[in-house]
Amino acid sequence: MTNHTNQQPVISARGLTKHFSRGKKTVEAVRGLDLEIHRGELVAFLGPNGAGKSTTLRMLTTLIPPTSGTAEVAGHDVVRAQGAVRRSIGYVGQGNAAAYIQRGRDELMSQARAHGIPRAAAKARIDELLSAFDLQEYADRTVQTLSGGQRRRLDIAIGLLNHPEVLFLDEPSTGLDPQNRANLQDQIQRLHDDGTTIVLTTHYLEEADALAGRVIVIDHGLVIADDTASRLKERLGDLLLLTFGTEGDATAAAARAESGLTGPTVVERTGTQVSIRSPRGADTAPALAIDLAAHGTPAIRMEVRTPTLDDVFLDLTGRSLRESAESASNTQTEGAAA
Ligand SMILES: Nc1ncnc2c1ncn2[C@@H]1O[C@H](COP(=O)(O)OP(=O)(O)OP(=O)(O)O)[C@@H](O)[C@H]1O
Repeated sequence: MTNHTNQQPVISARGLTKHFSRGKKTVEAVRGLDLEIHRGELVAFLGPNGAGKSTTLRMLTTLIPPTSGTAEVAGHDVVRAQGAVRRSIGYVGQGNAAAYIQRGRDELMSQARAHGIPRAAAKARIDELLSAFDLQEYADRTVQTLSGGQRRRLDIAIGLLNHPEVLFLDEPSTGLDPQNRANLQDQIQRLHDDGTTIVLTTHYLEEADALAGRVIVIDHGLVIADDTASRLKERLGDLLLLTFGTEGDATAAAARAESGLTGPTVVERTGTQVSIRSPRGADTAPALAIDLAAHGTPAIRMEVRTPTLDDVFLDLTGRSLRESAESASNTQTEGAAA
């Protein structure tokens, strides 16, 4: 990660908290979040539905006030200097920003004028953004005739009209097919390469993994991990699954692995299977296999699994991120249907 010790963060938050009242109940959506994000970073808030990602983004973009705690974006307090924050940022929410019956180009012009950009400068900026997002040939069609991916690119173009210092994207690729998602991720990557600070929320593990230099995992309104995706996975270690001919062999091999492997290694045996979680486990697997065979307990099968971000989440919370996301969205659907 870049060394930011001499730089002021472009986003900082201390004890950021948001409670909502729902009937007699209080929902603690965000519970005391501390955060520092530096210029040029691409950060993904990753977590299941209802974790508090959107609420955090909505506080940082001045859309809702925190219950307690403070946050500054681009040097301005999100409560005391809302106007200054809004002028410094672009925000693309979960819904589409563009009116359906407008032509894309007209929608961009209306929004540019709303930012106070003079007409000639707005026209130049719009041409630049249409070209950057491959939207020239669709710009004169009404928004309702655009595909989901084209509409999402238009939303991001709208978010960039005012040359924001920080771009916030709330689930930019939700609802897009894999091809459009990949295309949008390319565009986001290009913006990042050009130096824009980007904060996005996602519950797609692959998106956070592929795109973000830094992943902030949020669960139940709390930050539970904050690092590069590769370091989060590295720290967890690789998983080796070994199968032996007999339980006796498995027991002996488990003991040998436990004493022989270096680093924070977790060895478990179930029947004839031994699972080993170990840093750089994939690298040590061949030597381990040779060693076990040489000591009369050869493995008859060995599988090496390098960790995913879901494994990291599972390790931290005891739940799978995919299952949490599915069960939370089922609960929300049931709630909505009730
Ligand atoms: N306006 C509101 N009134 C009451 N509760 C709310 C409100 N907005 C959010 N919540 C609740 O706060 C919690 C956090 O919601 P939030 O939308 O921030 O989660 P999220 O991580 O962004 O989820 P998703 O991935 O589904 O967008 C949830 O329990 C949600 O139901």
